[in-house]
Amino acid sequence: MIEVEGLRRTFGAGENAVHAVEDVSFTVPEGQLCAVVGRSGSGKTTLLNLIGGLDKPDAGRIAVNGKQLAGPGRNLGEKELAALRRDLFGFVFQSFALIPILSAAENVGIPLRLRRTPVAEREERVELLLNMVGLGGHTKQRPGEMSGGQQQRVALARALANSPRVLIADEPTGQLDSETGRAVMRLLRAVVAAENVTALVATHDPLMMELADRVITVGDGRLLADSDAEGAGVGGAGVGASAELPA
Ligand SMILES: Nc1ncnc2c1ncn2[C@@H]1O[C@H](COP(=O)(O)OP(=O)(O)OP(=O)(O)O)[C@@H](O)[C@H]1O
Repeated sequence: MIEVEGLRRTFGAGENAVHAVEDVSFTVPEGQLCAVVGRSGSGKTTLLNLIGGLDKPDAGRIAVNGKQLAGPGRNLGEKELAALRRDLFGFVFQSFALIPILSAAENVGIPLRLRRTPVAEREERVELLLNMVGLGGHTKQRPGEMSGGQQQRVALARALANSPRVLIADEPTGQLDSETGRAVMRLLRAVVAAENVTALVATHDPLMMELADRVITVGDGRLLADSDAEGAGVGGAGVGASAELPA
């Protein structure tokens, strides 16, 4: 589903050059929830941004769902990249990134509006997703009227609205207290299974590593360890995948 080969991204030049991602290669099969871990500044966000088409690599190849996003002789324009992002990915950020003046339902409906999904179909999908994340009774509330955990659930529902092939989540629980964070992670694990999406989740949280099918560790921009390569990752497969969705 996700193929990354010889990926490199350097910021700055000469003595000040920072090799944020350096010669990273791995493949993520369809439906896998892959946690990306590493110390602060190790390159997790840069790696996720490259794969999600939010940034362009200096070298290497990225293919998602058989579509080449970057590689030799493949320099997509911003418009093409935006179209691929819209079709292939759903994003969840640490900061939730919801639109404050819109209700929960309107926030979730944004990707569907952009796609000009017919109103009835859109409303049905929004209702299903908000129920799935346990917010069926909060559809009219605005982000400012919701807790951090609730806001991140709305953001998760929005990321899934377009039925993306890949969910990219960058420290999705970074701004939440540990108990709320844990609930959001369990929910993320459950919706990834329910929606059959492939997921890349940058995290510092041990619970997310436990819930993930696979853990990739990066350090100084390089891939340091891969639980699948060590033959240990499969042990985690499906852990929590059958977790109950909230009522
Ligand atoms: N736009 C940029 N310009 C210059 N340097 C950058 C830029 N973005 C990231 N870097 C540098 O690249 C390295 C990797 O950063 P990145 O944000 O990918 O790490 P991270 O693992 O996500 O960190 P954190 O866990 O703190 O979010 C860091 O040294 C960072 O300072």
